[in-house]
Amino acid sequence: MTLANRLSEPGCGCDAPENGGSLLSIDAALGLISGHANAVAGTETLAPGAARGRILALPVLAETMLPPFDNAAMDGYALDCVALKGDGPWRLTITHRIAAGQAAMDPVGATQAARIFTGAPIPPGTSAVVMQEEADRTGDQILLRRRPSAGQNIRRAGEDMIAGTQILATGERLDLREIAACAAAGCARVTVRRPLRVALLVTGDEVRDAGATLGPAQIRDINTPMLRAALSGAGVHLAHVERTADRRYALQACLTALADEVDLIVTTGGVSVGEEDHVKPAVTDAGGRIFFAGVALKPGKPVSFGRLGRAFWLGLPGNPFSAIVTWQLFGLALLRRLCGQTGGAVLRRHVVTGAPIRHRPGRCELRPARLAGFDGMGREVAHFETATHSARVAGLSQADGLIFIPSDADYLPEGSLVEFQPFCDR
Ligand SMILES: Nc1nc2c(c(=O)[nH]1)N[C@H]1C(S)=C(S)[C@@H](COP(=O)(O)OP(=O)(O)OC[C@H]3O[C@@H](n4cnc5c(N)ncnc54)[C@H](O)[C@@H]3O)O[C@H]1N2
Ligand code: MOO
Repeated sequence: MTLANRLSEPGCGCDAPENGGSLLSIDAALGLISGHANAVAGTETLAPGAARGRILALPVLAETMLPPFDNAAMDGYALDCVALKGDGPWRLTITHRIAAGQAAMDPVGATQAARIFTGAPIPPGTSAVVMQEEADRTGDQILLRRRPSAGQNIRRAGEDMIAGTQILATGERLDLREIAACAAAGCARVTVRRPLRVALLVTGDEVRDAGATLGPAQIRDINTPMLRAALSGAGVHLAHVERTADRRYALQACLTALADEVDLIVTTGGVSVGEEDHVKPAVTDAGGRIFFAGVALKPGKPVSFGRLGRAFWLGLPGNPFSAIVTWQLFGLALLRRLCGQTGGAVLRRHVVTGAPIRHRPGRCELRPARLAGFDGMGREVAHFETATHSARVAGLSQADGLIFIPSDADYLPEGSLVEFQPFCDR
């Protein structure tokens, strides 16, 4: 396989029809998510400072110019450099004093200078600001040895923002840089999407809470706290969390009740093919439609997506690492779509492998990887375990993200280019 060719292709290699049998490729599954899911209706207005993590439902326009007037970028002296005759040095008399917040209306004369401070308006009759370190002051006079250039140390009105121009677009997520831009634009309120209402259903007769005494054949519930964390924070209201038994009719009743309550139902477990896997039958029994059931990836093959009433449904596998991988790949993309965030998926980039990889062709494998600096050609190098284990989570905190081992690859030498998706919160 030629990795140079792989770079020019959009996906990770699992698009090849001969790979994965009847299973969908990762990118085809992402395509179905973006094809079906759109931003939920409903907005609210908030002060920008209270809207961190929220998604803009309307663009933000600059209400005024920024800066609103020409002002000094340094503490120093404002003067007219054009009026300086000959080669200097020049002696000027200080006739004004302007601090930030003070308006200066009197013009400054040709042989005069204004003492000025950073942020203060540039007085009429001046064309440059000389830093105080570059002027020798004696009493009310300054001596200049070097000719200043026109406009030096002046921040011009409107150089950052012009009134009426768009500063932020619909679909942008508000974080500190966007909130700073809103404040600079004079925007007192922003219109953002309402929080997404989400339900989390964790299936499994065997799972128990942390702290509970484990009976025979029982295990700790990893998926509830993990996905509670993934589904908390700005823009998402985790309206319902329930651990349900592996019973088809109980699940169906629960799904039916939630279908009109929330925008998104996330389930874990019970989504594979055994007769104890009741989630897909329960979704269809409840009148839901399944858009895909199974993707050619490892781990996370049984991941499924559909719609039930007005809610979307994302079925994650029960194995905790499979749930993490499928949440990172499909959950985040779905959440972004439903929240109206621009860009449906987390960006992938290319890295090089820090060791050879052996792989069984068939499914695209996602392996936790740690970024370990750059090679001699400036490419990021990823290190990883020798195999993927769908139930292991202990070492995950050491990983920065997931590398994509293409579905058709059987061997990749050290230094091969592969796709990498960083772990993301949202
Ligand atoms: N005959 C086949 N069997 C399986 C296939 C297959 O294609 N054919 N696929 C395998 C793959 S791949 C996966 S992944 C699993 C996923 O199955 P489910 O989504 O139905 O998950 P469960 O069977 O309910 O659980 C799998 C595993 O994870 C443990 N688990 C479940 N919930 C939790 C939790 N909240 N916290 C911690 N661990 C949890 C559970 O005990 C099982 O060990 O199916 C394969 N089988
Ligand atoms: O897809 Mo499963 O997650 O391979 O174990």
